[in-house]
Parts: sequence; C-alpha cells; structure tokens
Amino acid sequence: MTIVLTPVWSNGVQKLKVTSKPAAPRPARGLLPPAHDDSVHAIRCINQLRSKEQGIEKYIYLSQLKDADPNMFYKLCLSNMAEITPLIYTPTVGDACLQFSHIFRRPEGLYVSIKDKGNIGKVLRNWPRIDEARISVVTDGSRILGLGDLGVNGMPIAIGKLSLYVAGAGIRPESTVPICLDLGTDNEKFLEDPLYLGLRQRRVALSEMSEFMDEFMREMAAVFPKLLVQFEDFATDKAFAYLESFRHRYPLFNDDIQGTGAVVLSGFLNAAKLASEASGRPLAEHRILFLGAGSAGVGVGMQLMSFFKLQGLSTEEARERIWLVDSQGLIFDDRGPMAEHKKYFSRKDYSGPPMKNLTDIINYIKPTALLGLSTIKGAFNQEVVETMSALNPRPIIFPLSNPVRLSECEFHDAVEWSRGKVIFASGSPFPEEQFDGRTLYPGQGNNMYIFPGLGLGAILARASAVTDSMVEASSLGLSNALTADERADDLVYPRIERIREISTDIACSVIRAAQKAGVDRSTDLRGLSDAELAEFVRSKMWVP
Ligand SMILES: NC(=O)C1=CN([C@@H]2O[C@H](COP(=O)(O)OP(=O)(O)OC[C@H]3O[C@@H](n4cnc5c(N)ncnc54)[C@H](O)[C@@H]3O)[C@@H](O)[C@H]2O)C=CC1
Ligand SMILES: CC(=O)C(=O)O
Ligand SMILES: [Mg+2]
Repeated sequence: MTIVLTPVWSNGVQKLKVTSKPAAPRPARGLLPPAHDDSVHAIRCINQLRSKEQGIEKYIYLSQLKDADPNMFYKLCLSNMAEITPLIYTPTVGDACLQFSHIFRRPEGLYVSIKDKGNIGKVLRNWPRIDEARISVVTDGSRILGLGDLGVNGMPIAIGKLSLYVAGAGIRPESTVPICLDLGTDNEKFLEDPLYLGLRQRRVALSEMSEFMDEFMREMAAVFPKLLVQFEDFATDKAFAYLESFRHRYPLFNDDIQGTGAVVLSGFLNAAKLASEASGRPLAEHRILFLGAGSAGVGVGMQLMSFFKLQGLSTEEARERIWLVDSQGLIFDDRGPMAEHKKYFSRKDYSGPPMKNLTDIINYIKPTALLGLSTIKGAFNQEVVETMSALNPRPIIFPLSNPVRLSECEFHDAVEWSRGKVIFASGSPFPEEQFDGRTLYPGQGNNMYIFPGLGLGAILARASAVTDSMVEASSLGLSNALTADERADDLVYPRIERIREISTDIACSVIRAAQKAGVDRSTDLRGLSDAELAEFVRSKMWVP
C-alpha cells in the first residue's frame, strides 16, 4: 500500500485528503520472462545505454525507454543524474533538436500552429490528460539554446526540461505538457528539408504572432485551470514582450530571463564570497561584465542587481556595477539607437569611441567577474582569461552559453590560463580537472537547478502569479543549499545528485514567498511550520 495525500478544494481553499492506494500491479503471469526482476533490469538498461557511443544514439534509446517504461527511465535518471542529465538535456538535447525531423519516431507533446488560430482551444482539448496537467513548457522554437531558429524542431527542449521537472522535483509525469508553437521558421535549411516536421513557411509578423499568443494564453487558462506555464527559448524581443504582457494575468515565468537570472545570482553569491576572501575586497565592490545582452544576459543582469542590494547598495549604485557588451561592443548611451531591453544597463559614464575588443573593455572596466551569454565559442580566450587573472587573485569566469560547443571557454583552458585560480561555472557540463595536485570542480550555472523547484513551489502554493520575490527566493534557496563538503571543495552550486533535496528547499522558499506576496491559493499551507512544509513538499514528490 502507498499513502497518498490528495489536495481537495473547497471554496477556493485547499485541504489534504489522506488515502491509500495499492502498489502498481505486476503484469500477469506469463507476460514477463520467468527471471525478470526490476533491479536486474535497471542494470540491463544502463548497460544498453552505455554500450552506445554517440550522444544522439543514447538520447534516442532514453527517449524510447521513457515511452516504453517511464518508471525505469526515471529510476535510471535519479540514480545516474550526472551521467543522464547531459543526454536528455544540454548538450545532447541540442543535437536532438537539430536532427529532430530526422530522428522522430513517435509524437510526444502538443503542437499548436498558426493554422490553428481561432481554434486553439479545440486543439488544446485534444490533450489526453487535461485534468492532471500542472506544468507546461512552451517554446516557439525561435532561439533554441544558442542554436538559433529551429522552428518545430525545438520540441525536444520542452520535453527535456519537463523530464527534469519529473526527475528533479518529482512532478508526476502525467502532469507535464510539452508544447511547441509553430509560427513558421526562418531557418532556410529546414524550409528546404523534405523531412522537416513543421509548417513550410516563414515566421509570421509580430502582430499576427501577438494575436495568436493572446488567444493561446486565454485558452490555456480556460482548458488547463491548474497549469503553470514556463516560456522557453523564445527569441529575445518576444521573450521580454510576452513575459511582460502575460505575467500579471496568468501563472507563468520565462526560464531564460528569470530562471537563468536566479541560477546565476545563486552561484554568484557563492562565487563572490570565495573571490572576496582571496582579494580582501568587500562584496559590494564586485564589478560584473557581461558578454551578451540578449534575454539571458539582461535577465541575469536584472537579477544580479539583488546581489548588490543585499550588500546595502541602492538601485542606482547596483546598476552602476554592471556592464554589458553585445556584438557591437560596450553598450553606452552615446553609441546610438539600441533595442529596448538593452537600455537599462546602457552606460552613461562613457562617451568615447566604440569599444569592441574584449580585452580592452576588461582593462577599462577592471571587472571581478566575466559572464558569457553571447553564443560565441571561445570568446574567453587565453588573453581574456589571463587579463582577468592579472586583475583578480580569483577571477569569476562564467561562460554560460549552451550547448558545450558554443561555450565561451572550456574548463580545462580556464584552469590552465588562470593557473588554477578561476572560479568557474558554465551553462553545459565540463569534467573536473587536476591542477597542481588538486582536483578542481566546474559549476554548472544552468537554470535546470532552479525551474524544477520554482515550478514545484508555485504549483503546490497554487500561485496565481510568479512574482519577482518568488524567483529571488528560489535563488537564495539554492545558494543556501551548499553542504559543508561542497563548500570545502569550493563549489558554487550543489552536486546535481542532490537535486531532489535542493528542489525541496527551493520549493519551500518559493511557497513562503508566494504566501508573503499573497498570491498563494493553497492558503492552508500558511499554518505549517517550516519542518511540516518541507515534509509536505517531499510527500508530494512522485517517486518512480
Ligand atoms: N546557462 C543557462 O542556464 C542559460 C544559457 N543561455 C544561453 O545564453 C545564450 C544567449 O541566449 P539569449 O540571450 O537568449 O540569446 P540572444 O541571441 O538574444 O543573445 C545573444 C547576445 O550575444 C550578443 N553577441 C553575439 N555575438 C557577439 C559577439 N561576437 N560579441 C559580443 N556579443 C555578442 C548579441 O548581441 C546578443 O546580445 C545562448 O547560448 C543560451 O543557450 C540561455 C538561457 C539559460
Ligand atoms: C539552459 C537554457 O535554458 C538555454 O540555454 O536556453
Ligand atoms: Mg532556454
């Protein structure tokens, strides 16, 4: 027997009903080989996975295993997080997206295209598990990782993120809804590919897309009243526009802007302490330079304002400690017209000639931290890392672009060029390195640490909106989750194997923030002590 706590709703207030249910039935006698045993089968499955050489073959195997035997798939994920996450998520999911129309075997998720405009509700109602739906990752495929416009081939990113919701936060598999919106693609290669699975047309105009998005969100709320929406990998202008237009009307967040902001703030809080211990400079004196000023760069910049405010700086003082560089160089007012989202961090204190060379910019700003969200492979070259190392006893260098092949810098190089001093976190994983007889560990500054716990907290609180305070709480929850052992190894993020524990901490912080903001509709959770709340969160996690 399994004990089940079911939330029941009465007059908008949630109560818990305790019931028990029998364990899942075994297949009838004769339908499994005589010596079949689940624990041995787990070994068989991991051996089959490891026998495949290419990442994409492993991805296909895991995708089929998930379809055939979701329990075993998630069991393997949970017991081999460090090995399997890079296969179902970045970097391998990037290859899966690029090749999606060629490796496609079976439909998974929901496709809503511009041809459905006017009938979107009807399409959504075709989803087979409407009542169970709690979390949807929605992409329009217009900026998948750093790989650009992949159109409907972006579906694997929604699927991969949702697999991490299940593995990392115990969201029930049947509660997840991957959605890919097909509004056309400007990817020439795909438009000419006879196997491409999306509409063979260019992206529609922004005005038409906005009408589509209004209808889509309205129908989502009507068809799935308990659903939280995560916007994923929309091109930057749309990412900002749709977050702003919908976040006050529906429970939703943008992972690239807010999730990435939260994960980097968290790692930065820990990294800055290590760097300040080495330099003796106060935390408030950190200076942060970004290469890349898109949804991720600006989203992280906005969230890092909290780092300085936590040190007692005013909003204006916080903003002055952040510099942004885009493809045209340092962003400053006198440079001329610029996209709306870049204006907030545009410098008013520089009016010289355009400054493009990254080393020159570093020598001018003297940053303590260099963050990459530019999609430019190798942009943090030897000269850049050495310049940062000459300025700082422990330079903070976070090449955060995905997937691995677009990373601004590899961990091995960063360690060598900084003579082992670098404090490093990257968007996609790198192996640990030996230097001077010590083992050095790279952090993975990826929103995968945040969204499972943020989503779980928002779902359990039945939040009517995802507030800035909830996003910040997820970040602080993560930065406080480091154990003494992890701190002793100079880690800035916890080990991924502890993801469920971390997601519990994050979810609790998010629920408390939702309560404070008054957006929680599960008001009975307000009366729980912190220990009871953590127990409640754990009890809600699905276990394969
Ligand atoms: N680690 C993580 O958790 C996350 C990482 N990312 C990664 O961040 C990257 C950027 O994403 P978005 O901001 O949404 O994309 P985007 O395309 O909007 O932004 C890229 C930015 O880099 C700048 N850039 C391009 N070439 C440059 C050059 N040569 N020198 C300097 N700047 C240059 C562009 O001007 C733009 O400001 C992607 O690789 C994405 O995978 C995004 C979200 C989360
Ligand atoms: C990690 C992620 O969300 C991205 O690279 O877009
Ligand atoms: Mg993303």
